[in-house]
Amino acid sequence: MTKLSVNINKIATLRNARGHNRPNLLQAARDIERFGAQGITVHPRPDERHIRYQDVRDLKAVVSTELNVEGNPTPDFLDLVREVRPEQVTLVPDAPDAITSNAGWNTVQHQDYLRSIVADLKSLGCRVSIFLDPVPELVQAAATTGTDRIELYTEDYARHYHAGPEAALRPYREAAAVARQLGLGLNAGHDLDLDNLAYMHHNLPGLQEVSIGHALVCDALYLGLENTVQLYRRCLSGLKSEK
Ligand SMILES: CC(=O)[C@@H](O)[C@H](O)COP(=O)(O)O
Ligand SMILES: NCC(=O)COP(=O)(O)O
Repeated sequence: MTKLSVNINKIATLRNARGHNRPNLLQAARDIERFGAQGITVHPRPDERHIRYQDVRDLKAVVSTELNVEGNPTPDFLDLVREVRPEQVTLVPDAPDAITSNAGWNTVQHQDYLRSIVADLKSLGCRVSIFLDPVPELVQAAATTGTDRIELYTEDYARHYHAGPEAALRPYREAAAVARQLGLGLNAGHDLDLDNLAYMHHNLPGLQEVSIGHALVCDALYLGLENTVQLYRRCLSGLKSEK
């Protein structure tokens, strides 16, 4: 089964636009779980432009599925996850001023650094995932860090999906096969949506979790949050998804 973890960054963006508590992020997380999500993902950034560090602390107390916290393991980020101990930490090498995640780890170059971070996080009881491009050498180097899973960075898949899904997914299938041989778990995310998700799910064996935020929150403006979460779940179930 491929689990749906909903990234609620953009709900926090909307809240922060007015400085009050509407929409209520914690209530949204509870509702998203009630509507069928199997996890909640957040990616606190150093400028706290959407998810604030305090949100992560508060979410830990209300999320009843799995909390996945993404980010670059800076000292502040590591202090936060040491305190909160989410079920999963996804390491993403974003620059502080990145508009959104725009690259995966070079696991070959940063192998030793990642190995020590992974060991630290695993000692807290967190599952660890490393965000990377679908390149076999990067998957092999990730495996040497001791990480539990990798998260394949799916922006390229999403960008090329409409020109030809099979070609767009090919590098991901190859990377997933290497991950499988090495005993690594498999997550995927970035720019997944109602058009491209079902094809990925049906054609990428072993996919354990997708984290989806931007498109899902945009869809919810038109379709409603409950309906939208269920449509995304349907893409992961084998049933055909009609909007
Ligand atoms: C890791 C990743 O792929 C990102 O998509 C991310 O978590 C989203 O971040 P923003 O919501 O800041 O664009
Ligand atoms: N890890 C990817 C994620 O959490 C959400 O990415 P996006 O759907 O907002 O592009």
